[in-house]
Amino acid sequence: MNKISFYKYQGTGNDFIMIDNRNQTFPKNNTKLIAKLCDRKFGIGADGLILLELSNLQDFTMIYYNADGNEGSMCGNGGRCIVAFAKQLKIIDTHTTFDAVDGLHEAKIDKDIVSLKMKNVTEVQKFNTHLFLNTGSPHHIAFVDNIDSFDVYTNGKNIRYGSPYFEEGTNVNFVEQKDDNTFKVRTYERGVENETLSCGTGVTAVAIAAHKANKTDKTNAFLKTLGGTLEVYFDYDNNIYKNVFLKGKATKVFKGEIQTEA
Ligand SMILES: N[C@@H](CCC[C@H](N)C(=O)O)C(=O)O
Repeated sequence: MNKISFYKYQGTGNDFIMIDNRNQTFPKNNTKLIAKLCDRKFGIGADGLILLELSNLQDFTMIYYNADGNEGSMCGNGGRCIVAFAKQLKIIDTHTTFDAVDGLHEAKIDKDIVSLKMKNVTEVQKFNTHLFLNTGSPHHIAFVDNIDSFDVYTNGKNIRYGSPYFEEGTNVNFVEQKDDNTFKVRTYERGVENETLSCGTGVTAVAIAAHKANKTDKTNAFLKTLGGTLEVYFDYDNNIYKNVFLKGKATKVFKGEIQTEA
């Protein structure tokens, strides 16, 4: 039996198993094990699993797996949680730079509030029914009425697997504007294959899409998810969204030990 220590973190209800893998002992290619650990009935239960590893040039490297056990694209809430985890491990103090699948990220942490710099967005595609952009992960965004009663699972799943995304898929966000720069957001997440309580790259995409679609001319927005409120702010310069920050709470939930049969 092998024992692996883990921590559980959550950011606005998007929850993650967090493992310090600086010694490279975690079986990273064991997709079935990762999916089982994330399973809410047979495992610990989480929307994803995150490894903190060493980096040559930065404070650490973030490796993110979706709940289905496959390595995912960037996770904004997971990025905020790993900053809180790195602080808990005393790898960082109040500021950090780290590597992730979509490149270098900067972040600052003040108590349990983490502000995470996201990648620049140079392209936002506008269609009649929706917008599409990549904030480290791909996001389809549709503005809807009556979001509280909207069937996110069925509609999200159809869009995620439908044209033009098919197997590669996309995350799907449904949005209702509440006031000038406040939006209620519900997200169907690729790799979890269900609605989650919050998606960090998703709300980042919503804030940018709302600006691009002229729903607001503010360069900050408050995004109300089922798990709490996040803020996104950015600079808009020459059609480029830069200095994009995702800000909100990241919280440790508990510590535990996994026993594997390897
Ligand atoms: N929950 C995440 C999004 C994670 C990425 C995604 N599920 C994918 O691989 O497409 C977030 O907070 O950004």
